[in-house]
Amino acid sequence: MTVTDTSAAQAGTPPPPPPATITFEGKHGKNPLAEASFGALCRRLPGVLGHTARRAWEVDRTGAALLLLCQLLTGVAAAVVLAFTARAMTHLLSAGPVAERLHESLPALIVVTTAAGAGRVGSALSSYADGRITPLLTTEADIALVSAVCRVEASAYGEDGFADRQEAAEVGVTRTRMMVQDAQRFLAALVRMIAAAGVVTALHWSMLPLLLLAVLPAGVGAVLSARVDYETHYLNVGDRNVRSMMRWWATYSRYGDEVRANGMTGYLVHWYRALSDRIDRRTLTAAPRMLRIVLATSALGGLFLLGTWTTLAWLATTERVALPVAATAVVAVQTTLAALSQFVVHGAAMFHTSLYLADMRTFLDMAAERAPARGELTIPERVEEIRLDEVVHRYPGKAEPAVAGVSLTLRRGEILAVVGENGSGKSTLAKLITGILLADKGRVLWDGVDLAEADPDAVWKRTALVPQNFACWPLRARENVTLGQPRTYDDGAVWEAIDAVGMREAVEKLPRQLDTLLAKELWGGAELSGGQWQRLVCARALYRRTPLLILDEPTSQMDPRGEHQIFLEIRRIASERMTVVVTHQLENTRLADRIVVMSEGRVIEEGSYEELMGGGGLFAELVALAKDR
Ligand SMILES: Nc1ncnc2c1ncn2[C@@H]1O[C@H](COP(=O)(O)OP(=O)(O)OP(=O)(O)O)[C@@H](O)[C@H]1O
Repeated sequence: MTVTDTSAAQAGTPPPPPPATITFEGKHGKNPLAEASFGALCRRLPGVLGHTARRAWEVDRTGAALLLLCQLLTGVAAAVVLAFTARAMTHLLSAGPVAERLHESLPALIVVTTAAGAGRVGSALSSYADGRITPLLTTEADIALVSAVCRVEASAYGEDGFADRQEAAEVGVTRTRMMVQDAQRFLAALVRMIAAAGVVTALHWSMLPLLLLAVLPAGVGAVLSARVDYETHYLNVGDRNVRSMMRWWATYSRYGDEVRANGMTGYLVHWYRALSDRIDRRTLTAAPRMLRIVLATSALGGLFLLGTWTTLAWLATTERVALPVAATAVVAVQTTLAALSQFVVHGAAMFHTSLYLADMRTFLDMAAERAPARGELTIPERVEEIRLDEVVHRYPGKAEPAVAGVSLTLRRGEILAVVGENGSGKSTLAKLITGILLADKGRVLWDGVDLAEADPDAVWKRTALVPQNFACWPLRARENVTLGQPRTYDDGAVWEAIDAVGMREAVEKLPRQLDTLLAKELWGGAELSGGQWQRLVCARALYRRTPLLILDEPTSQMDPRGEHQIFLEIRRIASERMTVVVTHQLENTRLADRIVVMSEGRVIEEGSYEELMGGGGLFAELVALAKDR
């Protein structure tokens, strides 16, 4: 991947830089359609139809059966309408008095009316079935995507192209809404077309090939346009992904102060417009191409249609077909033409939708490949020891490992503090200890069980983590504490955790106490301060009562009282578990049994507070710097 920032370097104040251009060079940088032939693309349709039918059957059997039945009903109705129109025409255009001819054609006209009515009922019912199935299918697709992303190995987020493929899959989810409708219309047109084609062929054998020729260009045009549209979409995926991220950051109320007080609004809007313009420019270049396709294919289709009508006129004038048959042929040709046009238009629409759905399936497969496949080994309820053995981890695309060969042992009852300068690998080490990341080299053993072979759920069931960057979940206060842990029937344990972080008073003051929605953007919601949120995140970790407690900068936003309380609590409960505290507040490391000092991914010092202070190394230097303000 290359990122180019084309900021102008000129005298005076340079203009605001445009958004960086991101170009993928990996396998996701190539549009999969670019290499597929037209025939290969059309051959996708039966597969798409089958897939849609299976998915519809899975979510709503009655709806799916109804849909299928209605397609047959409308098809048969169309055939009956046509066949009996032909019959009525024969009577109407025959010789004899008008009243007699009308009388003779009446039964056929009644059948036509009844069949047309049945056809209407069929299409109303199929719209109803579509209305039943589509929301369920869309929800299923959406949930499949959300759960697939939640389950991938954390390392997948760092892979080039993963986020963009996810963005493409999101479009696939949206397009699922069209899937049943497209398939249903395509199928209905197919049935109608077969019925009409049968009738028109019965009138004269040459009619069908001529009609086919007349509508084929429209079909080719629709598929080619779909291809151009998808190509543009593919080119825009990366930019759209960045734009939606920026949109969220720029408009999320939590970051509103930063945006306003730092005068960022102007630039953000400029940036947003610049990126939107870039996306629009790409989209607009597709318009003339689309126009050329439509004009060329329409002209060709018109020519072939002219040929059809000329042939029909020739057949009638040379008396190769009788006049009533020729008149019926006019109706039949119109009906077949409409059915054929619908067939190609909906076929192309289905093909179009299938391109986006394929992206969704590709992403789901990609996510499934990245789901943890570590092993089945379980972890004992009571973990006595965690051992790291020459552990190395390098993030994708990075030249240097973030953790470069760390060995240490953590025992039950012990508090380990991890300190070091920014970027020295502390958070990465925490992720390796919990198995969020797996070691590239070396091993992390929980009571002898290698995390690379253990069931990750078993590991995370025994882990409580206060991450450096935590989410402020828009849930009730209670769920914000119990999230990820089964809750008890009463709120005793929740209050206990809230007390442990000194939040009782704040929670009691909330409009609905534990039932208060913690999102001021939502109606009836309330907001906590930064430090209060952090206390709540600590309460969540304490509520879990797990054998491993990891706190990564747990008190960075807290007042001294809150910080003091949290560390007292950590000390109080330490004998029951292993505790790891990553911190820059070096005075807090006094409570640790052992401190490890990291630098460039390695442990460079290890010992108690007093030992390290006496050692004159990096730790002592950092403590001195902290005091020298
Ligand atoms: N998700 C990631 N993808 C790629 N590189 C990463 C990722 N997370 C961290 N790094 C890199 O790994 C190195 C160690 O980062 P880490 O977050 O472990 O440091 P840290 O000691 O916790 O820093 P801080 O004190 O700033 O929190 C840094 O060079 C960082 O740029």
